[in-house]
Amino acid sequence: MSDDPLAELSDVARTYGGVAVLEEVSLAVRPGVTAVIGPNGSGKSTLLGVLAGAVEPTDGRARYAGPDVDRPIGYLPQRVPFREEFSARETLAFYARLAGGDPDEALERVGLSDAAHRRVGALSGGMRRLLGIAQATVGDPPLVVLDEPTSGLDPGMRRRAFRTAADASGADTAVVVSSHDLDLADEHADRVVVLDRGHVAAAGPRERLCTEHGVDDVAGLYRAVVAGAGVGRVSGDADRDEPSAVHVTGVSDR
Ligand SMILES: Nc1ncnc2c1ncn2[C@@H]1O[C@H](COP(=O)(O)OP(=O)(O)OP(=O)(O)O)[C@@H](O)[C@H]1O
Repeated sequence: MSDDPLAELSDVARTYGGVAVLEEVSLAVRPGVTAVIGPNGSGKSTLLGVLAGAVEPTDGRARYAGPDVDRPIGYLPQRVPFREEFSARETLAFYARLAGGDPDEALERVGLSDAAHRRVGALSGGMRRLLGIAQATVGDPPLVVLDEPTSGLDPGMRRRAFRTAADASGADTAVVVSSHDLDLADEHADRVVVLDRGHVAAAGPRERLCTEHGVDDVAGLYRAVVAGAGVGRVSGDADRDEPSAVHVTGVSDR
């Protein structure tokens, strides 16, 4: 596996309406699977959008550093504006015309061959998410950016979606995936980025980070580095809620 970065963020900042959502984010994305984790509102989608070129940083710079190909980056945003009346195959054929690659192979990769002729509007939420992964990976772009490919899925489907996402990485290709599934990140990620309130709280190879923080797994790492996440329920204080992991850093004008 090459260790050359496929993308780099240098001192990236992003604000919305003057509110900082990302601050001083510097990262190198290397081949393999990178999981981006963090509480709701910590900036994961914004970070992935910057990496994919869909969100313009207000400061700093994002640079694709991989091979010179027609479609360097595949991107699964949180909501994909698929056309409901297209079949799954027609949808992928459309993307394959833009990005190269074979729609049937892409359907097979995510296990949707049997649903090739179903309308997108008739797919389940899980199948739609798998179609989204197929859309992002068709043509084998060197860098694949997947924003919560497992959100809204049942446990079996989550596992399948994460594994399919991870399988898109290779010796010279990178998959960056944001997720709240810490156990799946633990199983599949070579590297982990923990975001907390728009800052990188930890980043690097998963095993090294766990060793450095004296924890067994990614969930332990999350508790160790995210402010407030490590404070557990006080014994005997059964009515006390776990501390909130939601940080509202700005009022959305979406
Ligand atoms: N287009 C936008 N306009 C205004 N505010 C935005 C916009 N996009 C994101 N934000 C704000 O930026 C903050 C970070 O959002 P982001 O979606 O990047 O976080 P996240 O970690 O992906 O959250 P979640 O886990 O809930 O998906 C939030 O407070 C959000 O309201």
